[in-house]
Amino acid sequence: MNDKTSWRDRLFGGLKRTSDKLGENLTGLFNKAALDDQTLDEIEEALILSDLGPAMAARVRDRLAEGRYNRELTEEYLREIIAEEIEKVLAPVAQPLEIEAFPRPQVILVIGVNGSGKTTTIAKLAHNYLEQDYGVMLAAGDTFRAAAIGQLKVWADRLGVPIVAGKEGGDAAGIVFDAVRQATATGIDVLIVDTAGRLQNKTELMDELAKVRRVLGRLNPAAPHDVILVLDATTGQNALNQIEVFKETAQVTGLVMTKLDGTARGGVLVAAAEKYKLPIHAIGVGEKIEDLRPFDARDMARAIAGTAYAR
Ligand SMILES: Nc1nc2c(ncn2[C@@H]2O[C@H](COP(=O)(O)OP(=O)(O)OP(=O)(O)O)[C@@H](O)[C@H]2O)c(=O)[nH]1
Repeated sequence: MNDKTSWRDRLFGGLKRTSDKLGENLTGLFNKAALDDQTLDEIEEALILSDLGPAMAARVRDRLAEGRYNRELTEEYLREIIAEEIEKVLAPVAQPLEIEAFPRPQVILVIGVNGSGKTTTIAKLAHNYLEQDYGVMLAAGDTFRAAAIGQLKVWADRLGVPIVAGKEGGDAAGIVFDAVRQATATGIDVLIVDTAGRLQNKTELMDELAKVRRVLGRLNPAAPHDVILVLDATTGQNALNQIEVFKETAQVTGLVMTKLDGTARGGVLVAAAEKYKLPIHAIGVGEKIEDLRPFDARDMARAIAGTAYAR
């Protein structure tokens, strides 16, 4: 089995709960002789219930109502239409996070609420960049909890990458400053910075991020190059609220969505893409280090819609 096939299998396997849920929500709406307004309404509702968002639900409804449809509505055909519409929305946002900053290092700030999978995602990103032969460094800028610092250190050890960390309650901006200086001096390509993700205290978070930005700007006016928000797909609509809050506060430049394997709510990825149009750099479909990847819009759309993959 080559790498592409096994990743695809993981993707389709991981999203099975999401596509099964979609099928459940659509039960009874297939194989109806007439595609009347009531059935269209019910299909639209089923798609909203599947977390795909109102805009996607309306798109699919419009496609079905176009009049081109005068056969019996089979499950296969409906899933195919859903997959096509999802692919259109995902294609422009499916963007891997490339390392292209010059001068190096590229500074990536990672934010996200506790439990979103932020630490694991940082480790997975680091692993991906190491695989591409980039020099990687981590910085423990989430000084709010000692456990977060400890966890990141364990990952740095396991991956064999340098880490700059301070003490609990330490100054995040100071740590980031040291990290950029060390990364620059040692020819590091990518510096991934764990930052606090406190939703409860927006002002404090904003002040801290503003300070980190000021300090970074002094060393390199282009930094931070990326601000990634990590979202837990299992939180469904809540993930959308987090984008709403963090988007401006933290000037988010892109998203990573985790835990798509453990949830029936994977449709939220589509709702997020359609509503916010932020690049989605990668998705998490498991706890293993290789379970975070950039995705292919077509494969992803077919995995969510539950159509067979074909190319
Ligand atoms: N199934 C699955 N689990 C994941 C994924 N990403 C992260 N996790 C798990 O989610 C849990 C929380 O991940 P962390 O990386 O510790 O999350 P965090 O946001 O840093 O959370 P705190 O350490 O509590 O702040 C861990 O058990 C991870 O293994 C994923 O894509 N799929």
